[in-house]
Amino acid sequence: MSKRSISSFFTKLPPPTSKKPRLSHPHEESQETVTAPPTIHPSYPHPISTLPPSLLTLLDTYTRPAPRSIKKTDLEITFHQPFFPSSTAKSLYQFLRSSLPFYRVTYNIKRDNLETIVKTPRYTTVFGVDAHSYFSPAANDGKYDNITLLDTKTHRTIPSERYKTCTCRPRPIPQCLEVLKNIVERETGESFNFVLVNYYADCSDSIAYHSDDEAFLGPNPTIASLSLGTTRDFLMKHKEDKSLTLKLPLSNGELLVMKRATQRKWLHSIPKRSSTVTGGWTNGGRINITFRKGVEIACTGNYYRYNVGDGLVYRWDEEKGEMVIYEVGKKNDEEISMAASSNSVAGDERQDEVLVVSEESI
Ligand SMILES: O=C(O)CCC(=O)C(=O)O
Ligand SMILES: [Fe+2]
Repeated sequence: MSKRSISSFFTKLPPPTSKKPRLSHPHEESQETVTAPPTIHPSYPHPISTLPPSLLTLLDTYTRPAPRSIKKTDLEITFHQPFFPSSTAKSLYQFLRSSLPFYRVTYNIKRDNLETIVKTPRYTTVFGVDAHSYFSPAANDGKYDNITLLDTKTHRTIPSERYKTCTCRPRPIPQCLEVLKNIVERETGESFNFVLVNYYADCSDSIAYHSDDEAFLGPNPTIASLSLGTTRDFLMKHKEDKSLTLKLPLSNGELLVMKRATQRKWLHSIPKRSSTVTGGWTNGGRINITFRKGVEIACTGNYYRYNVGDGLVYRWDEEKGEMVIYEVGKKNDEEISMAASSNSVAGDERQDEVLVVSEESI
């Protein structure tokens, strides 16, 4: 499938048709750019706004400094400081926080033969599909038709059972994230088909030590990670050699690219912090966007299960200054309220033979 250029995301107003005399030279560009219609797809809980052309231009035309290279045993990182200037990154943060649907996923696992509900301690959302399928492009009005998922080899509609393990239909990457993906691909020389977004509402939101080394990403996946908003510490440790550690504060507008053996050999995390940064334009919040390439079909089910799930949809409420419930999902309400009611309890808690734990404790 051919890639869209950044300029193709601009919608131009047709030239004025009135008979008034033109002030500009007839060969001059007289068309004005306007924000294109939102991206609409049956799998989205609401239309997703497109980036205003002024912001798109700022993102696309920035001349960035050469990235810093960090190399350690089994670790290779390219660190762009910054990837976007801070004022542009601030506008992007505010735009994405209010435009994207977010989820506070809970999922069930069996632990010591006990049914366990695990709470994800941050808001998440995901878009994209693995390399075996692709979305036929949206029309100029931002709308996708119903049959949008096609087989990469045959270009036919994919069989319905292919994504039966997904908690929702695979979602095409909306324009506002597709633009970022294109810029990151251009600057890193990599290609991606998934965009995962984390929103850490404050310093008590986190991601536990893990590595993104799932087989469905291939043997040595490159993962690019963009940070917007509050600076948070990114901690890394080698899986075997406990003496090897790394701490990188990730700030607004920075892009960290992890390569080669890094996922196979190292773990990474964003730990909770006790002191909550409040006030200022971030009010302690942070958005992280990771760009990944899923090569196997299993990737799609896994990413939708852990980043969308089947629970509540949240949206940013500008007046309240927090995420509010936008839509109740498929998950049964009792299960959700039980998971939510243990929010204030530190550590594990036994409730009627169901253990409710935060992700850090597994
Ligand atoms: O928020 C971050 O910087 C890291 C996120 C992460 O590791 C992940 O989503 O897998
Ligand atoms: Fe990760």
